[in-house]
Amino acid sequence: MSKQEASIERVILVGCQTTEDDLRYQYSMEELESLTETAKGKVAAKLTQKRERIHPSTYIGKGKVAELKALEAELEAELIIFNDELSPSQVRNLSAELEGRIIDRTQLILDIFATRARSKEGKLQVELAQLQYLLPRLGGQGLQLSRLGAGIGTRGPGETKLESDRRHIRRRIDDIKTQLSVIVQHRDRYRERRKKNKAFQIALVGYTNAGKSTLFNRLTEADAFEENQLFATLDPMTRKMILPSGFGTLLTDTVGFIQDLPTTLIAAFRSTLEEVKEADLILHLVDMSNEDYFQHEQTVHKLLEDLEVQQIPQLTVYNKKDQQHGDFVPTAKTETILISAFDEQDRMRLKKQIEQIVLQAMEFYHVEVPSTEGKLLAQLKNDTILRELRFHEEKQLYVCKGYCLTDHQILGQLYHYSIK
Ligand SMILES: Nc1nc2c(ncn2[C@@H]2O[C@H](COP(=O)(O)OP(=O)(O)OP(=O)(O)O)[C@@H](O)[C@H]2O)c(=O)[nH]1
Ligand SMILES: [Mg+2]
Repeated sequence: MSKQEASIERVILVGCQTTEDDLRYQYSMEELESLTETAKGKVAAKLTQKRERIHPSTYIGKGKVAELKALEAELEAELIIFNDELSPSQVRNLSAELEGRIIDRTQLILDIFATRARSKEGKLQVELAQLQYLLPRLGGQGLQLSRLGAGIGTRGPGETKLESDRRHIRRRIDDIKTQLSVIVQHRDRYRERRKKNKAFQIALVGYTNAGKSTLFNRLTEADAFEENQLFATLDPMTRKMILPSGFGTLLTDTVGFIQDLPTTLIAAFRSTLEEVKEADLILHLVDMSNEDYFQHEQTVHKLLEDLEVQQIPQLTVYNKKDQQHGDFVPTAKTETILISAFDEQDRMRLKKQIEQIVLQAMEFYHVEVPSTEGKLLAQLKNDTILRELRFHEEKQLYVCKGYCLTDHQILGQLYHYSIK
């Protein structure tokens, strides 16, 4: 990390409220503050203007720009972050008035993603999104490239610095797309293999900071990156989760959602979110202690709708119940459960509830298997929920009762030995 990156920038946040709902706008500004802190910036002041619509040339009105200018000088702020995506001309006009660097909400989120990406795919996806954001803003005097030095909003994933040359950017975009398509093909093959083996797949989704990775780690004893920061997880991670009966499922942790996620980023992360489409069950984690949790829930629903996964069974998991203030009434239309990811008993209850849902995707079997069928017996133990296993001395057979996923390949063999 360079010296400049390590130093903390003083930031002024600027919002333009175009709705009547003051509280909602306050939450939105608070979220921008959390995002800024996640990017290691220090918020020195927040400035909001209520307007009928965003000012087309300066985002906020002229008088407010003057106020911002004075505030900037007084607080010696180096960076000004706007709560909406700015047009190239807005950036140009504001830059003419203000001293500090100017970035918008989208650039801030892209910057956080850039510092968080771990896998090759994640890094490529973020770089692609950054370049696609930058491209239409280059040329003319759209972007003040001279000010593109270092700090929040300028960081790229991996070692390469964000390039400013248009032709070079176009080439790089093509290059990244090619590389990504190779990775996606690779993953498709892996996914098909997983499908053939008919594992029960569960995807963990939710708003950023809901506690997905915390729960994931504790349910799978893995260690995904968990932190009180927004977008701690960018790369999907899949691990085995054993249910109380001993039945093994696959659990996938995913990237967190957020309101007004830049469209370039949604597109870039689409392939990652495809994992959700393959799931047999979606666990939607909600931080119920967040005052704006309902809006978070709606944001996630909207994205799930876009992914067209409504037909997949869902369990809404209200998390952080240890921090609950006042009464809580679940609003989800799906099955729900209230937990704290830190509480072992809660996690056990959750696993039991998941197991009930898994059982709904299974069918009961009662078979007599010859003791010579060692491989099949082993499969029954590993791939199904085996409720009873008894050796019948006279018949020299194993009597087995249990539940098997309705689309599992061993069902065919089981019919062969089944007792009606
Ligand atoms: N009090 C409380 N805190 C929790 C609970 N579960 C998670 N947290 C905290 O919430 C913060 C966010 O947790 P993460 O697991 O990183 O959240 P995430 O949903 O994976 O976040 P992203 O990867 O950013 O989308 C961490 O500080 C956790 O310690 C809980 O049940 N109770
Ligand atoms: Mg996470």
